[in-house]
Amino acid sequence: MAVYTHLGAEDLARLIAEYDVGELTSAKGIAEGISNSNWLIETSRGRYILTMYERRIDTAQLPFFLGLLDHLAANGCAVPATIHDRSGAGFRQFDGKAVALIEFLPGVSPTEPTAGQAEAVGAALAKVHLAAQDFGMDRANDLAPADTLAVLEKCGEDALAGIDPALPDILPRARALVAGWPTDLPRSVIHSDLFPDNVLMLGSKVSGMIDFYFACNDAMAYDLAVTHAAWCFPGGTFAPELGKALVSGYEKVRPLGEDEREALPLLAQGACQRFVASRAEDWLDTPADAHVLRKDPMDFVRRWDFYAEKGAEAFS
Ligand SMILES: Nc1ncnc2c1ncn2[C@@H]1O[C@H](COP(=O)(O)OP(=O)(O)O)[C@@H](O)[C@H]1O
Ligand SMILES: N[C@@H](CCOP(=O)(O)O)C(=O)O
Repeated sequence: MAVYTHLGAEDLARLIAEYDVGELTSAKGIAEGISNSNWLIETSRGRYILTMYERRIDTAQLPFFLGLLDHLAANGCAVPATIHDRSGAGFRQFDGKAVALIEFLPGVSPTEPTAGQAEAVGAALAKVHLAAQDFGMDRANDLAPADTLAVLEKCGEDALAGIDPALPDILPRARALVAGWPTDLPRSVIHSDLFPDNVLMLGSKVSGMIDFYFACNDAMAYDLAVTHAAWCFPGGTFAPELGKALVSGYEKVRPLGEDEREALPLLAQGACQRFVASRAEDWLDTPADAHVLRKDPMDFVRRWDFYAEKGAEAFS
């Protein structure tokens, strides 16, 4: 479920009237998503997504996230632009919470991606990296390996073992990864969470990339590694054709440097560490009977094992 706050018809009409988007004709809560409440809004002029920021997101960072959407949309990337209110603001406060209205983009998120779709996602990601290079704002990555190691250490060995007896074994690997993490790869603003459920597609065309709320300045090749780990294991098994297509699509728009290509196996292990850590933390924070999906950290322990074992072969 992802409508944490009830907004009545009058509340919604009052809120939408703050924007120059026509009359509200319908509003439906969107079930997908975890972090925020989202509504599909229809007005006499078109469709929009209304987001109320519920948790995880520091509103001080909204100008970065929403400004990034505007910058990327203006530079031809398939991302929704922010709809500004009548005073020009990208977000407003409503009932004590921040809300934003963004453009609705058509498309569906693939559940069993094809190689054609993986190639298109690679190309769309590279386009974001190039377009973001002259975005004027910065945000540090607060889920880099040193941060996610701290998250895992805070969970503690006993609690990790309670999720899965093998989970504490990753702690020494995480420490080694932090010690050897590359810091000199080419950077831009990266999405850093481009899972299939954050991509809208029409056939093999990327019609929208959404959920930029982990976007930050970091290595572009790390973002490609995150996307590789997120897209190329349908049913949990590595699909080499998806991996090849993803990297080839990326390189059609932005060829990787030799240093980036060599770093990919390590970067992919860092990506796995990031999702193991956030999933373990969420798992421990979420009661088993809560109506919120708990994602299994072990899915990314297994991918981590795969990248550690295969090395460069995972990207050949
Ligand atoms: N701009 C958009 N256009 C169309 N659908 C969207 C858009 N933004 C979000 N959605 C829909 O809302 C759902 C939840 O959005 P998301 O940003 O992933 O939420 P959360 O941050 O809570 O995970 C998505 O799965 C998608 O169906
Ligand atoms: N995609 C990540 C977690 C972030 O969740 P999101 O719903 O905000 O994309 C994962 O799968 O662990």
